[in-house]
Amino acid sequence: KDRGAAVGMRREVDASGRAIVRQVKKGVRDFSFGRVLGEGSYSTVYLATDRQTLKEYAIKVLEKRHIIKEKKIKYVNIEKNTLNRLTEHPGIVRLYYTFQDETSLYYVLDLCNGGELLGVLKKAGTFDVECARFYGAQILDSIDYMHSRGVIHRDLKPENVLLDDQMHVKITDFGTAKLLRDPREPWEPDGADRGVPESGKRQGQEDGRAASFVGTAEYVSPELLTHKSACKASDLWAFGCIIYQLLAGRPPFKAGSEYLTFQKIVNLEYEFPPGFPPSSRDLVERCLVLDPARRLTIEHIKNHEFFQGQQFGKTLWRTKAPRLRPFV
Ligand SMILES: C[C@@H](Nc1nc2c(c3cc(-c4cn[nH]c4)ccc13)C(=O)N=C/C2=C\CC1CC1)C(C)(C)C
Repeated sequence: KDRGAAVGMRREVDASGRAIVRQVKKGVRDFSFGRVLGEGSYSTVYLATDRQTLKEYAIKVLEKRHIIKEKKIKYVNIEKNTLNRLTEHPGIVRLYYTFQDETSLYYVLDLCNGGELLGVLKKAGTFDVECARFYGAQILDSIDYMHSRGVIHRDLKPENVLLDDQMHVKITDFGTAKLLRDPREPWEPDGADRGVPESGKRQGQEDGRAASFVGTAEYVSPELLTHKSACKASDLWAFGCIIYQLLAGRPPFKAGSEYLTFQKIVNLEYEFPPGFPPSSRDLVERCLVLDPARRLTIEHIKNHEFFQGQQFGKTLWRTKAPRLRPFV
């Protein structure tokens, strides 16, 4: 049964006049669509309101013809399987319903009114250490949950970190995630299950995709560029890039072309702007390590001086988001 499917309860009267409640699936008609919130390469995300409950959602619409033409069916299935696996964490955008009509697929998701973290960062210029610590902690807590559910995001970047109306983090865009074999789920022979060795050692290209997929240039890990395979530590490389960018206002590796950016990454060519806070610098340096096996693990990062006194887990998600320092 498609756990992403929705069932709505509709009260009706049957032939003999008896009141019955019928389970029905939500459909396009159950929502009134608003403005476009974001455009992906294969999708458009709309603001939408449930006509019955008046609750607001984001609805991601994918055009079937375009997906088939571009051979992206696998990505669509991976995103849906991933969203169905990541169901109970405040830092992950939640999938409520899925349905389709003759032309499109529809995902009904959490609405993130704060938009993208990138936009907020650009407006602020840079974050102070307190803000970087709060958003860093929420992103790290979300990565921890993803990894515990056998999901490697593989394309973490400030554009994919959204904010809800409390200015809390909501990680999104799982079309390029890698699903590790989940011992609790039955093996899916259709290839959706991609057993990836924990150690991140060379992955067979049984699905072909792994060989071709590369995330966004500035945040791609060196192992993905050199060995064509990502592991959990690849998300922590991206985490290091994000912490650097929150404090410096720009990513550590950025050059005139993708190729030159990749060269900087594999040669670990980056420097800190003057005034970059020392303990933050130490954390970034221990995440931006070429060998994934020597990179800080999530536990080490949580215990790093940068996060001293920072709560993780439930308390973190009840904390009020710090005011963003306007750019001075
Ligand atoms: C990253 C994504 N952009 C966005 N994806 C989502 C948004 C979203 C909201 C705003 C926004 C809200 N207010 N102002 C701006 C701007 C961009 C958004 C949302 O609210 N809920 C779920 C989303 C995505 C869920 C998807 C993983 C299944 C791209 C660019 C790919 C369309």
